[in-house]
Amino acid sequence: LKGNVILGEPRNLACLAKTWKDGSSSKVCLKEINENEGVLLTEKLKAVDYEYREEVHWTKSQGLLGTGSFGEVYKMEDKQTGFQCAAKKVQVEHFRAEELSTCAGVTHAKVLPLYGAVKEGQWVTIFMKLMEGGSLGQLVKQCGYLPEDRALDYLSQTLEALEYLHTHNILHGDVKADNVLLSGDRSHAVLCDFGHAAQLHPDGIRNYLMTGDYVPGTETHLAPEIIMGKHCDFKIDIWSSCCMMLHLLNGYHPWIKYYNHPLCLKIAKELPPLREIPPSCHPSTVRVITSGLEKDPTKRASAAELRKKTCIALKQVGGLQSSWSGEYREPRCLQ
Ligand SMILES: N#Cc1cccc(-c2csc(Nc3cc(F)ccc3O)n2)c1
Repeated sequence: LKGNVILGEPRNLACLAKTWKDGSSSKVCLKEINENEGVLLTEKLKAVDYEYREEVHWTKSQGLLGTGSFGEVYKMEDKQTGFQCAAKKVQVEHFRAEELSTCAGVTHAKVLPLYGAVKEGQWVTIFMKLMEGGSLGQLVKQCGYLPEDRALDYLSQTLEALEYLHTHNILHGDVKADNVLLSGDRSHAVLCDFGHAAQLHPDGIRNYLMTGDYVPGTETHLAPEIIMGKHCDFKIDIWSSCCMMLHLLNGYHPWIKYYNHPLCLKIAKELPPLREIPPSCHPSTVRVITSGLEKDPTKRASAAELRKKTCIALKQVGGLQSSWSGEYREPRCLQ
């Protein structure tokens, strides 16, 4: 069975990925079961005779790194080059071409580099840079909650990524600590997982969200306008980034300490969860979260505006001071 895995360009991957979604809806014939096609974007991952198969040309090493949207993430090694990176395996029926078409051509210090993607039968494997520090979500679980300066620094780096993506008309759609990955020394953060992403056109996202192709992000981080079915745009990522900020500062997601499921009714009806901002926070940190949790998206800060406010707040709290002894802090109790 001949494969069709090539070393190529991001645009090759973007257009091939679009055929993976609809192609799969047809019945699974013999050809499909063993089909192997894809585009690798780096020489460090080497296809052999146009094939790149698990256990044959690459293998999962060690255990699970984490779980992304629609799939588990493993550390993998290319058998020929010995190069190691991260790989997310997604069943083709859960695969969204936007995961690749939105970020394939993106190169930015705060956005995780994509190394390629390959379809093998009913599985799509997406390869990306290995981040030794794991996810910010794992760090919060480990530490309980983060000191204010660290939380502000990670928010600022996330907003840098959003500023770039929004400028390129890309909406991430699931900004949360689990989708922010850290370098080995935890000083650098990058945004990953474009499984909920969308390429926005000037007429806004309304039709996109309403076409049913949209898969909502994490419920506790959903902006009110999504729930109300109102016009949506990049501002939904800003709301989510400040929900993430509350998660970093408290050690738990917003809303869940005060309400039962279904949360979305409360998020649409209630005031923004500003009471969940820890009382110990500096006034300028309060200003950052308040301007990101504006219910009216037209009044809500943009990524660029919020990043400026975040940098000011970080200076006001004295910059990055807290060390990485990583001592555990019990998640904050209710005020
Ligand atoms: N390296 C790494 C690492 C460690 C822990 C979690 C994650 C993680 C969380 S979401 C996530 N998404 C993702 C990972 C891929 F390898 C490829 C595409 C992806 O969308 N990865 C990555």
